[in-house]
Formats: sequence, C-alpha cells, structure tokens
Amino acid sequence: MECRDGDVGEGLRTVVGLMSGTSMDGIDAALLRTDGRDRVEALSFLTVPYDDGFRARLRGCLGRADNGGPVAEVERELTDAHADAVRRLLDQAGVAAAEVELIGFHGHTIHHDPDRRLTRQIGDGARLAAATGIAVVNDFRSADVAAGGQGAPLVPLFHRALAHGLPRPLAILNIGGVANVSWIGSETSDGPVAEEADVVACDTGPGNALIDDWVLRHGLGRFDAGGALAAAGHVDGAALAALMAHPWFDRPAPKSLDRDAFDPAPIAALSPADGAATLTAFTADSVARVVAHLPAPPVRWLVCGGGRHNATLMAMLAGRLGVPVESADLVGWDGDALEAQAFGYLAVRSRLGLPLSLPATTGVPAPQCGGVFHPAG
Ligand SMILES: Nc1ncnc2c1ncn2[C@@H]1O[C@H](COP(=O)(O)OP(=O)(O)OP(=O)(O)O)[C@@H](O)[C@H]1O
Ligand SMILES: CC(=O)N[C@H]1[C@@H]2OC[C@@H](O2)[C@@H](O)[C@@H]1O[C@H](C)C(=O)O
Repeated sequence: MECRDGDVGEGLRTVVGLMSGTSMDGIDAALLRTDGRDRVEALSFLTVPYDDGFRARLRGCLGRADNGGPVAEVERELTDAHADAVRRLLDQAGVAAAEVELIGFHGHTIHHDPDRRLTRQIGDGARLAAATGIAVVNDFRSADVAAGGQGAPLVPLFHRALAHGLPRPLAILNIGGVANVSWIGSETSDGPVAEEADVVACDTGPGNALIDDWVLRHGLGRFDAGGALAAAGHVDGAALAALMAHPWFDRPAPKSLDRDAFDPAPIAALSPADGAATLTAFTADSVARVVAHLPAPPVRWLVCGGGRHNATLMAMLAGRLGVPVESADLVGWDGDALEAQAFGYLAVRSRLGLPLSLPATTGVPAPQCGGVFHPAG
C-alpha cells in the first residue's frame, strides 16, 4: 500500500533516528541505513542524558495540550539538545552531516489522549533542520490520531522488518516508561494483505515510569537499578489487585496510554521495597494480561527498552508468560537503540509514502501515512 507517489527513490539511505521517551532519561540517537521496508543496518548509537534541571522543566510540560506556560521555551531547549545529540552521534560515527539524508525526530510526548483525538509531541522540526543542515521528518503521530487511530505504538512495522527468520508468533516487548508489544505472526513480505495479517500491537500498561517515580520520591535514585529494591520487597496482593482492576486492561488491542494514566495510590502506604515489588509485578501482570488480546500466544518474547535491565521484572515476566523471555540483544539487536532506529526507519517510510501504522497496530481505519517534512535548512 502506498499513500501517494514516493518523492525519494528506492534503496538504502543513511538516516538518523531520535527518540525522547516517556521515562525522560534523555535523547536516544541512532544512525542507520535502511530502505524503509525490510532492510536495516545499525551503524551507531548513543544516549545523551538530560540533566535534572531540564528533566524537571520537561516534566512541567506534561499534560499540556497547548503552547502555554513553559512549553514553547522547553520545546526550543529540547530541539537544541537534539541538534547537539545529532552532532555527537555523527562525531562518534565519523560521518559528515552531508552524508545523512534525513532525521526522524520523534520529539517528546507531553500529552496523549487519542480518544479525544489529541496527541502532542514537542520538538521543532524546522529548527532542527536549520541547526543540523539535514532534512527532518517529525510529528509522526498526529495524522493517525486525526484519522481515528491511537497514534501509538508506531514501532511495530519496524519490529516486523527486524523479525525475519525468528520463530512465530513472536512478541517484541518494549519496556520504557510505558510498555508496548508488537505481535508478529506469519513470515510475509511488505504487502497490504500481509501487513494486515501479520502484525498486531498495543501498549500493555505501565513500564518503568511508576517504578522510577516511586524510587525518586523515596530518595533512592532515578530508577530501581537491576530491580534490587523490588527483589528485597514483597508484592502486596491487595494493592496489585486494585491496580489491575483498571478497566483499560479489558480494552481490546489496539490501545495506547499516556505516561501518567495510572494512579499509584494503592501502594502509597507500602514500604519502599514492597512498593517497588508491587509496581514491578503491576508491569509484569499487565504484560501477561495482554496475551488474551493477541491472536495467539507468542512462543517467544524479546524484550527491549530499559526495563530489560531490571532482573526482577524479567524474572516476573518469565514466570507469568511461561515461554522464553529474553533480552532482544540475544538476537543481535541493541535493545536500547530500537526506538530511535524505528523513527529513522519511519522517516524513510514517510518520504516514500508508505504507511506508518495499520488498523491492527493503532486502530486507524486504514493503513495510515504520517510525518511532517522539513527540508534541510
Ligand atoms: N540498569 C537498570 N536497571 C533497572 N532499570 C533500568 C536500568 N537501566 C534503565 N532502566 C529503566 O529503563 C528506563 C529507560 O528506558 P527507556 O530508555 O527504554 O525508556 P523510554 O524510551 O524513555 O520510554 P518509552 O519507551 O516509554 O518512550 C529508566 O527510566 C529505568 O527505569
Ligand atoms: C504517545 C507516545 O509517545 N507513546 C509512546 C510511549 O512509550 C512507549 C509506548 O508509550 C508507545 O506507545 C509509544 O512509543 C513507542 C516508541 C511507539 O510509538 O511505538
């Protein structure tokens, strides 16, 4: 399926993908070569962490659908930080800006309410294009949401491109601030019928964000390193049941979440370790709960995103899913880089006029193109 005539030719292109994820840890920047279809070659990757001051300013924008308050200033700061991340990435890779055709710039989601047809990623595409001298595609989610889709997750078509040769059905689980799964069925090519049949996706529920917030509130760092705090605690069954009673878990896929969709009030009175254990079980239980919404149970789960570094969470997932649950790095992917790579891949698809989302990945009525192009400044 093609939405319009592609305005760039076929073949591999060198692109940068940039992601500022819901955990607000920093900017992930990936350099890759891809044809936007089934070929992907990872070249280089780095993360530029946000400092605490900027993270606090960014947090102050969450929930805002308008440009008021600090949003415009934070958007400029965020964009300039992305330009700096691109420079560092290209320095690291020894690649000149002139060799890069395109940047896929996700920006940062500050508001996501697709049921009201609202989603907002801050990040000024024209400013980034001017600062880097490289053409930019941004605003990947708006067209999907305007058409009635969830606007997320958008990584599934990239996951499918990576998954050739792996056993099916395969689940690729991203555990970032929020968690999302791509279910990949039969091995097929990039055609319209196949696209409908072989990939189903949705957010699963919380990822690390509630755990991060809990650990931070107790002065115990920015995240539960290795899951050590959770390992020292006990899961509170009543609090977990209260968290899992949220009606969102009964909604069929596709579905998506804003970062702060769940109220952690049920764990408020728990000790730091018991709270961490219970929130970690909340993430694991919500992933297990999604299996009923998939076309068939996956035979293997490959986990990417920062949550795969949490051994307690990985053990809970393995216990609940009953099939191998492994880091995506085991099959040669860089589990920290996949989201950033995905937005480089999606930028190429945007320029080729190929869909970024499908009815089975976002609930959009028909395969949907998206992204906004900003020529090199
Ligand atoms: N060593 C570790 N042990 C435990 N957790 C970790 C570790 N390293 C990273 N994390 C978790 O991973 C999070 C970052 O994950 P990631 O970068 O995948 O999220 P994101 O991309 O910001 O979010 P999203 O995918 O929702 O957009 C951290 O906030 C932390 O909770
Ligand atoms: C609205 C939004 O930014 N959603 C993010 C978030 O972080 C994880 C999960 O929730 C996923 O749905 C999505 O990001 C990934 C990159 C995606 O679109 O596939």
